[in-house]
Amino acid sequence: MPHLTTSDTWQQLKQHTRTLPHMRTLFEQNPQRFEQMSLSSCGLLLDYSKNRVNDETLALLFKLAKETNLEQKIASMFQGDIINNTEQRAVLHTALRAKPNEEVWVNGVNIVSEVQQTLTKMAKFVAQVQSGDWLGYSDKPITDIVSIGIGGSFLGPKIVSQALRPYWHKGINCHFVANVDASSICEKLKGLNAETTLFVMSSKSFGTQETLTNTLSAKQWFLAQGGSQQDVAKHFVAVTSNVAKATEFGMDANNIFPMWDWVGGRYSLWSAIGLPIALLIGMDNFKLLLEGAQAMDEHFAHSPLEQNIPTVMALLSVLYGNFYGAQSHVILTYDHYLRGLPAYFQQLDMESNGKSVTMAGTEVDFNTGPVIWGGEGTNGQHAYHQLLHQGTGLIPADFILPLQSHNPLGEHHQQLASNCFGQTQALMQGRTYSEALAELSTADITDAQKQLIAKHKVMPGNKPSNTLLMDKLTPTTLGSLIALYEHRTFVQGVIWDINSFDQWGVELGKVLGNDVLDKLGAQHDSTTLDASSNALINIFRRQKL
Ligand SMILES: O=P(O)(O)OC[C@H]1O[C@](O)(CO)[C@@H](O)[C@@H]1O
Repeated sequence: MPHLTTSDTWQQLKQHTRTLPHMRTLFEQNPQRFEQMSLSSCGLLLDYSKNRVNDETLALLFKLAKETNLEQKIASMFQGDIINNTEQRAVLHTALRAKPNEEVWVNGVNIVSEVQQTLTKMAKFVAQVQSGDWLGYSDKPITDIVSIGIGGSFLGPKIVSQALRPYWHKGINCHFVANVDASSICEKLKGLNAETTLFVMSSKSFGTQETLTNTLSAKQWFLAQGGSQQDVAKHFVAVTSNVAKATEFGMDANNIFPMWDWVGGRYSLWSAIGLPIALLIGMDNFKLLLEGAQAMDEHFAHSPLEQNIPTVMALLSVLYGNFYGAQSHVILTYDHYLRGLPAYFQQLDMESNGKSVTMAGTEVDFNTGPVIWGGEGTNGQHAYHQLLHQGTGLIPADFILPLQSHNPLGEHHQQLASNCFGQTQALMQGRTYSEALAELSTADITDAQKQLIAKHKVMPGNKPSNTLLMDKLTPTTLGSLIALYEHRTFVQGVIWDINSFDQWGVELGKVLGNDVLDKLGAQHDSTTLDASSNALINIFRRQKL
């Protein structure tokens, strides 16, 4: 494949982006802009007309995608090729939501049947817990789930459970523990009753320090509260690909839900890592979540690139990061239940595309994954939207809004929607100096003050945004939405020819951290590291600033 930045298409895009008129002009030139730049599939509608694109821009972006063999790369992922080249693994989170009669072969095994067996095991367990048949050591049903895990073993279950709060089974609550900071688990265990608490320990490797430490502390709490060693099996289950280590840890073999090395942590909520979700919303709703993701898989795998929602969103992000120097991308969820989604997409995208070498190990000479951040609308309008409108950087934005609320109340939802749409309009059109001055024409201030304030009220506009609508936030539409972002992340990795599925960057900190831990516990001060690390360690050892 020709070097990306020296390709003709890349050079043409570079030239073209310098000539594009303001989005105001693009809208004035084409009254059909929304009809031509919106796509619907899987219960979602994408309006991408408020972007710095015209037909030529899009044609060049799709040409760039085709030159990276995107269609073949998509097929390759779905069929289980070893596309995670540094860990020699297939990437098959799509198999977790495949239809039961589908076949996907890995090392001579049809993994769809293994996935279905695990879903059956999950369904049985969820039914027992939700029906009250699963009893604790004092023969009481479970009322509280404590999910222990971190990274992809935490954020997926937490964010999806939060998003689907209207679907929770009555009488069961869930608490998520991730950080090794004892305040996390101590706060979550406060007020819980060991007799009716079930711990779900999720760790693909069963080797993550935070999760092991938290699980040990949970076990000590359980025993201190009156549980006994032989009762552990009634109150602790594990989700892991490392069954040997889990049983060695003391987990009952019957209480271990398997997962596989062809599922990356940040792509794993569809597996038994999603057990806390299923325990809360029930297996029927969990399967609707899977069906929503499966529908998006179908769309992604079979739609022409020009009508392919993940591909369009990915190419727009490539446009801003590689041709306009955008360093971040903001996700604005205009729905309280989706308030955690930006953090989830942050992990998904930044741990996948925060890379600086290509698949072959060659250092890149272009921007790769942006900083993903965001929050809940309308709150952000009173926090960081000022910078989005008048800051010096370009920050493309995704706005997400369900048409219907789970809590219809007076005019609330109309106001939420009007804020969402008003923000995208303001970002696109901005406000000119003459418009600002005209707005001040009747103000009781001097002309000089009017001119000064008008300068401060100018908003450049031409700030790009996507708007994603859904009828209502349901397990199905949420599944489609999350799968959409998974595939958007994948497409960007293909364009940049990077491995989106390993995460070597998180290893060094862990290794050095273990060495620091040893030094903190040593009989003498640390002297062998850099001056800063030695000083910090020794200050902590003395517990005195
Ligand atoms: O599920 P495990 O193996 O405990 O790993 C937890 C998380 O740590 C990482 O390996 C690194 O952050 C993630 O990819 C993963 O989701």
